[in-house]
Amino acid sequence: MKNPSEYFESKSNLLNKQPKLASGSDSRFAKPNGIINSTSSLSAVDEEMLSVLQGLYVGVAPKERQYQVPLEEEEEDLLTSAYMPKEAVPNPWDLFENSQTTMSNTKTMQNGVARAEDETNLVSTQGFGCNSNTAPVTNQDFIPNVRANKTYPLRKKHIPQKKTEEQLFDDIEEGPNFEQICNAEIQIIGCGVNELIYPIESYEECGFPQVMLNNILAKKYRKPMPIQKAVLRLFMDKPNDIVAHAQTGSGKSAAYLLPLIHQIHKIKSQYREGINRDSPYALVLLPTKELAIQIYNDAVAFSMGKPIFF
Ligand SMILES: Nc1ncnc2c1ncn2[C@@H]1O[C@H](COP(=O)(O)OP(=O)(O)OP(=O)(O)O)[C@@H](O)[C@H]1O
Repeated sequence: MKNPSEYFESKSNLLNKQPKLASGSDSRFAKPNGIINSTSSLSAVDEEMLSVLQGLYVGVAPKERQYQVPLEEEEEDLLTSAYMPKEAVPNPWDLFENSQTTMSNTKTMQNGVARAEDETNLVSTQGFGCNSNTAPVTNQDFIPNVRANKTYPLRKKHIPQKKTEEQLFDDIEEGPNFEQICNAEIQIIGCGVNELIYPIESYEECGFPQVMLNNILAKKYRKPMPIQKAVLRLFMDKPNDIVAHAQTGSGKSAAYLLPLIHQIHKIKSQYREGINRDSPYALVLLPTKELAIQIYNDAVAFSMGKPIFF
């Protein structure tokens, strides 16, 4: 097996060697530039490389291979029912039949054609029920997922339903062991912290803007819990790398959300629109969707009234 980086390097060479694939009188060959249409046209490319490219570039799999290897019935059911209603699953080949390519940076729909964004997204396609000529789209939304010679429908994106302000601050009560947990011992080690760093005792000490303090109050957080006392204190001087652990339900979420929101708030206040408009400022990884929704709601609540968008 070759090093995958070799395939990356040879990608441009490979595509340069295939100019005929994008032209020709046969409409089947009027495919996007840079999209490899069939295995037989790829005599210079070994199967192994093709299989890697299939993973990397949408549209590499030839028609026959996409459709002569049907999904297991069970698998198909699972995929379609889990991610998309069956009737909504488009025929990817139909999309390619009508597809065009552009190397420009445009992201808009033009005459029903979603244009590719950059070199890594070479395909532009028609279809998927898109009839707006003006709606901005990303190419990813329109590309069928080709993997291991099988065509999968795109996974449906989960967009959490927005709660109202009332719902976000509703039903929050201190747990029965709140006072007990509040008196738990805190241990801070590492990063040259031999001298004891005094943990904070109130949110006001953290230098949060008033609007953020109001949100904390609205969440009925009277005083920081131990993990928050330690982590918020460590964040006050500089953004430290921190590993923190505490039992479940001990307030870890606010311990990392509050400093994150504070930092983003500072950046956005300074640079107005922000510095990386199309990219996230922070990434929170969580083990379950339910927890992600909960943290999302907490983040929205803590940042209410500030120029931070989730
Ligand atoms: N300072 C505080 N005062 C009162 N309630 C708080 C405080 N901090 C957190 N809580 C509440 O305590 C509960 C548990 O907090 P949280 O979910 O942040 O804990 P966690 O340690 O992240 O839990 P898990 O490990 O399950 O993710 C939540 O309902 C939260 O709103």
